[in-house]
Amino acid sequence: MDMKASPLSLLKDPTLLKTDALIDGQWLKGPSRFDVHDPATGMKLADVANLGPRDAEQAIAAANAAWPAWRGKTAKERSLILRKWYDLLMANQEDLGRLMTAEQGKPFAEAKGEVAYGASFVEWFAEEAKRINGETLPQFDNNRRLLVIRQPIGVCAAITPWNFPLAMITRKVAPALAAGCPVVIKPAELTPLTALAAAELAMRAGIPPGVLNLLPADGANSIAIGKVICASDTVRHISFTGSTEVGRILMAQSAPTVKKLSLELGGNAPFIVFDDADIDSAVEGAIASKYRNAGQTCVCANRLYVQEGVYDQFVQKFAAKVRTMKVGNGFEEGVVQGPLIEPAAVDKVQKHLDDAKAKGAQVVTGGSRLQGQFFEPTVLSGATGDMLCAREETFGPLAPVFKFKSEQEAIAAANDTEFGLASYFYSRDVGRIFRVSEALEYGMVGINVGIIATEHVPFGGVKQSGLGREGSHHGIDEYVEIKYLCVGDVLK
Ligand SMILES: NC(=O)C1=CN([C@@H]2O[C@H](COP(=O)(O)OP(=O)(O)OC[C@H]3O[C@@H](n4cnc5c(N)ncnc54)[C@H](OP(=O)(O)O)[C@@H]3O)[C@@H](O)[C@H]2O)C=CC1
Ligand SMILES: O=C(O)CCCC(=O)O
Repeated sequence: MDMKASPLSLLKDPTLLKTDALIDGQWLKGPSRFDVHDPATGMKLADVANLGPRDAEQAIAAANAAWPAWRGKTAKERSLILRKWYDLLMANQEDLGRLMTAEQGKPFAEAKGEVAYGASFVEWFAEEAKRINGETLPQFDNNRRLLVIRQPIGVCAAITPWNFPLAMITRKVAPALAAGCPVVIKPAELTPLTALAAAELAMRAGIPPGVLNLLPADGANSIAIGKVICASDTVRHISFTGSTEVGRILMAQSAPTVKKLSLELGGNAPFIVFDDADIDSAVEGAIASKYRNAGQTCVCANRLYVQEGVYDQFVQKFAAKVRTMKVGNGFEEGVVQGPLIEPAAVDKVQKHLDDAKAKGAQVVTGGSRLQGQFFEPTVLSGATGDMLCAREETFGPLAPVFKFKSEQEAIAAANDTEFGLASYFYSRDVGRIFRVSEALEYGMVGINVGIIATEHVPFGGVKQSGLGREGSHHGIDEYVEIKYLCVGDVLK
């Protein structure tokens, strides 16, 4: 591919390059525009509608107006429309992947993988739409019948990050639509193009006007739109994926309207390798977990704890593999790590690296900022608990390796954080596998694996990593209200 031409010139279906906002089935230019850039080259890709608080109010009203007809459809009717959306997402996997690599930077193969992953939530919840079952309960006297029904919560908002431009949208929107709720989506400023193309495919699939609205916005307008969404009595639920800091703001802003919130926030994932682990398998898992999306996922291993008996062997084998990783433009053949999303992200990796070096860590491989927004995949040995990388999510390709002696010490270090999203450990001792799994204060534990997410598992965290679960049959619970019916027998 010619790296000087826009990567979007190769779209098979150029009409998937949507740059306007979607409200009530209409594509709108918006009061102003903002630019979207390719993080690999800095090239401007498009200018996109920049919506503000008034547009948010309009979108919420449109969603509310569309709600009765959408919830009035049978589960099967909603399911069939979602299934068609899934088919269209998959039929356009390559174009969606191209848009994603262009605006987000992840390697093209990884981006196409995210399209399949994102689409799988639509497929899954198309099926789950038909299983929003109620209950009958034992009566407490013979003149009453007791029932429980589950009804759509109402207008939902989805506020999503740049690191998974499609999957974080479908993981929220598909269960909402399946349950019978309309949605207002506010995608990340840095990655609106994949979201807009997915919305176009939703329209082609037959999702009615007003049921799915999408409001691209720049940073300042995102804050203003967030305020409107939180203050609205019409919006009954917000699902947010992003930083813990913004999650706290949304929670505080939603207190006056007592809104239901699903929050998928920051992580600080420990990755523990015990002496009895299969080291080659642990190395594979660490590479997959640490360097996926250039380290920019909330479930990426952030702290690697390796027991003293295998520490040197692990560090040497891990660093040897990391040295072979090709960094570059995600469209280049063989590249497995693209650029970081923005200069501030590169600065954060550098800050964590400098801090660790100043406190005694050694660079085993990598350690350099490359041109533009690229950073070498880096491994540090001799990491200690007083370093920034032990406390904060680096969100980049830096792997600090800590040494530990005992199981208790590893568990205590792993749990010594306000976060509790994903955790990982490697061991072949069955007793230890159960003990450590139960002791880790995390919503998810990967045991002898480095990748854990798929559409039919409950994804989510404990402590300050968030509230609620996405995916799986639990995912739909966020979008329904439980109603108890107590039916008296008037005839006696
Ligand atoms: N848990 C996770 O998966 C993620 C964690 N992060 C962490 O957060 C750090 C910062 O990343 P960043 O992208 O800035 O994450 P943010 O939490 O700032 O952004 C996530 C989403 O929230 C929007 N947003 C930001 N502020 C508000 C607000 N006050 N009201 C409503 N919406 C708002 C953003 O819009 P806009 O894009 O327009 O600012 C974006 O759509 C990362 O370095 C990483 O550590 C980031 C992304 C995902
Ligand atoms: O990083 C995130 O925002 C969560 C998505 C990661 C995944 O689904 O594996």
